[in-house]
Amino acid sequence: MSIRAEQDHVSALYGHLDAERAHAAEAFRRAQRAGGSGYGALMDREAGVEEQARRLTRLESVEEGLCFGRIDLHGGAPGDTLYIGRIGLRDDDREVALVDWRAPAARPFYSATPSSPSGLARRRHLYTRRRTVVGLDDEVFDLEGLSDDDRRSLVGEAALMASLRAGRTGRMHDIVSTIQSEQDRVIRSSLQGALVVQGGPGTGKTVAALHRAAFLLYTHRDLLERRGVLVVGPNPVFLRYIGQVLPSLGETDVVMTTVGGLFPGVRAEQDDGHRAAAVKGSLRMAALVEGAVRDRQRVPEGGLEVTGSGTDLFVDEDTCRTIRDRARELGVKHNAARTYFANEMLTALAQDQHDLLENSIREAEEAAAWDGAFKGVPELEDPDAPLWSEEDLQSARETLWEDAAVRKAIDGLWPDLTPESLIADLLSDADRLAAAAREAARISPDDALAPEELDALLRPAGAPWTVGDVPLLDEAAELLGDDGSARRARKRAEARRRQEAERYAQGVLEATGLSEQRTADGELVVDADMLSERNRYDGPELTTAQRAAADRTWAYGHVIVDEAQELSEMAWRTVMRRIPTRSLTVVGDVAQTGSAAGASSWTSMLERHVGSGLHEERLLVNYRTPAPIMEVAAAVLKEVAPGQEPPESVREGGDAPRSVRIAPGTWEERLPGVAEEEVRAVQSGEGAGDGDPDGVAGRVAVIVPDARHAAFAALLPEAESQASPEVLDAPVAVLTCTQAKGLEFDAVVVAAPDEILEQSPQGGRDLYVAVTRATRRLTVLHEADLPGMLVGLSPA
Ligand SMILES: Nc1ncnc2c1ncn2[C@@H]1O[C@H](COP(=O)(O)OP(=O)(O)OP(=O)(O)O)[C@@H](O)[C@H]1O
Repeated sequence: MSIRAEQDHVSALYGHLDAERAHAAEAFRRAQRAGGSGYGALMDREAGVEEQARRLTRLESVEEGLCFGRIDLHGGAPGDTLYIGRIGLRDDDREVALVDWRAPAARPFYSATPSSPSGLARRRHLYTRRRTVVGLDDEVFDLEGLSDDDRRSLVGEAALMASLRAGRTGRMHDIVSTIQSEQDRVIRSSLQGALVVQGGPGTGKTVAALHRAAFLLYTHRDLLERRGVLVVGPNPVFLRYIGQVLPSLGETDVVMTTVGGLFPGVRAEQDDGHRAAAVKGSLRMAALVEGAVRDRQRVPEGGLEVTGSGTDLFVDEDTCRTIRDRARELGVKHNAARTYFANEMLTALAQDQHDLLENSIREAEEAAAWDGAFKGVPELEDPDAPLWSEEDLQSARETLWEDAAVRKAIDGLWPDLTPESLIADLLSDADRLAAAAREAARISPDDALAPEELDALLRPAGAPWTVGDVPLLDEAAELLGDDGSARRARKRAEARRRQEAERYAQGVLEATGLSEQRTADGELVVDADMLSERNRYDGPELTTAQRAAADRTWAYGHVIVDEAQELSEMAWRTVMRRIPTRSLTVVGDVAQTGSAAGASSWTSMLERHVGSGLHEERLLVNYRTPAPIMEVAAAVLKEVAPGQEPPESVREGGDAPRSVRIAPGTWEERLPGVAEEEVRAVQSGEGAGDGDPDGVAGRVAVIVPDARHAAFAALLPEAESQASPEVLDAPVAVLTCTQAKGLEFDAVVVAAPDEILEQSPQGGRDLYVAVTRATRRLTVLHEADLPGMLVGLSPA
């Protein structure tokens, strides 16, 4: 079939797309005009508008590359040819004209290989530019004529190679037209249970995980639109890097965040130093946070003395301890148990007030009786009758609660706490840390932290939140429970809205004179209630994603964690709270773990949360790094993670990775020179500018030791070096290994590899990350001797 015949078919598909868009636009307008009054009708209307807006967005997002494939099943009957595209479309007779790439019928397009053709006679890739077909590429599954080597060939090899050759744009693109069969297996895995995708650098873990999100949303739309999908990535730059993939697949309603963003109201971006990170990420911190909460549930030494209602009151230490212990034993969270504690303490104080009063009356009585006897006055009656009734006691308690000194004293013993105040106070106060550790050792002696570990946690008051703090805040929130502030804020906002709506309604009635008008049977035409109901609703309901992101206790329908090897034990506790059903996709590479608290094995990290329900898939082919660079990386891998197999590169050849030795103290001269050379090489080489006609023609990263980041960035003033999304758009970026993780560049210059290796116990893994970021060129610049593991480089 010629390009012209395919063009006719593709043009017809765009015709159906236009018709669908026209329908959706009409439905959108209809939804906007939907009638009915009252809150419920308005909610329905907004939900309808929202749904149609989403449908329109989905239809708009598929304009480019609407149809990219065709499969011909064996048999050759008319229904045996299917066109595969970004969405499903039907023709005017309601027959399937285009199959959504996620539908089961599309599967052979991705799974067929020459040795296992899945019933296909042929697979065709269609290349389009805007609405024009510009090329075709066929694979005919004629097994008879193939050698063994050919049988192992890739899915849609020509299309894949064309896509991999394109220069990098600083944004990840979708791969719907070239998904490989091992990736397809990952993408279409069942929604249930925890799936771990382990794969070396460039094996498409990230891109496959994102396509999986799109696949799951398509296949389980009802559930996932209600409960939402959460994608957790390593940092905001990375989220920006991958941010276009799901929208280009028509999916916009997904929450994307980092571990630092999992606690609503806090946005932590800084990492801790290695020592602090290792301690903070350890599971033993759960006991320390519990210890910190218990440390705030105090018994006053020698008892509580306080002046309340003008009287010096006292509750002895034993009574205070009994009340504290009972409050703890209630089995409710700290802030809820505080109500009980405060009540019991008030009762004890009121009792003391009562006893004091009784004593003084008794004394007065005795004095009076003595006086009476002396003067012959009759005795006062019933010395045993209680002085105060239950109501008197209650009213004394209430009066005491109004007393600022009493409140302060009770607050000091069992304060209302927010997670933020608990953790900030704990980490900035050596005494509090030591006290929390003592309490923790009481509840969980095996989890004790050593004094030097407590030292590593200590930091100045007012220090910004770090990523490692977020799991501690989450842990604290679990133990403290609601402090009521969120509920109070919601109520205040609701009351404000209602007041405004009533004021507005009254204003409208007065201005229009409608308040006077009545129907024939004497009813008001419109009353203030009716009007204010109509206006109380201020704007569309939040989407599922927005509601989920704002709610710490939201239970998602599915969670995807990328670069998951970096998550600490504590971070996993936080993630798991968001997914009680454990429907998870975890993607990462334990050979790239850079965090001191990260994973060295998936089982040891995840088993306690998912038990035996862990299913592991491996991705073995590297689509990023050409074979010569991967050979260098493989030697590094052998040193840093001897058990791990390096992935096999699909791309052969390319420029030989090189090392450039510089004379001592000549970084200032040589680094800018080498970076400049690389920019020239990538901007003139193969694939330059293919990826993004409007953007930079080639991108270079200079990856440097942590301690040299500022100094080397200063040597390259034109380069982008801040950990902000701009690094994705600059021709040259200066990054640490942690910042470069997950990203890719046309050319990479690794500076001072010996220092990267030495910078932490994970230095070797950092180096592995650094040398696997390039799609075309790798240069290692060194002043000291080259580390032995970089043997494969050609000296320049
Ligand atoms: N089937 C494919 N078709 C086209 N490109 C692909 C395919 N699979 C992966 N790629 C490309 O290969 C590159 C690497 O993919 P990705 O970043 O997802 O790998 P990764 O396994 O997450 O790597 P790392 O472990 O280094 O973070 C990306 O540019 C991606 O678009």
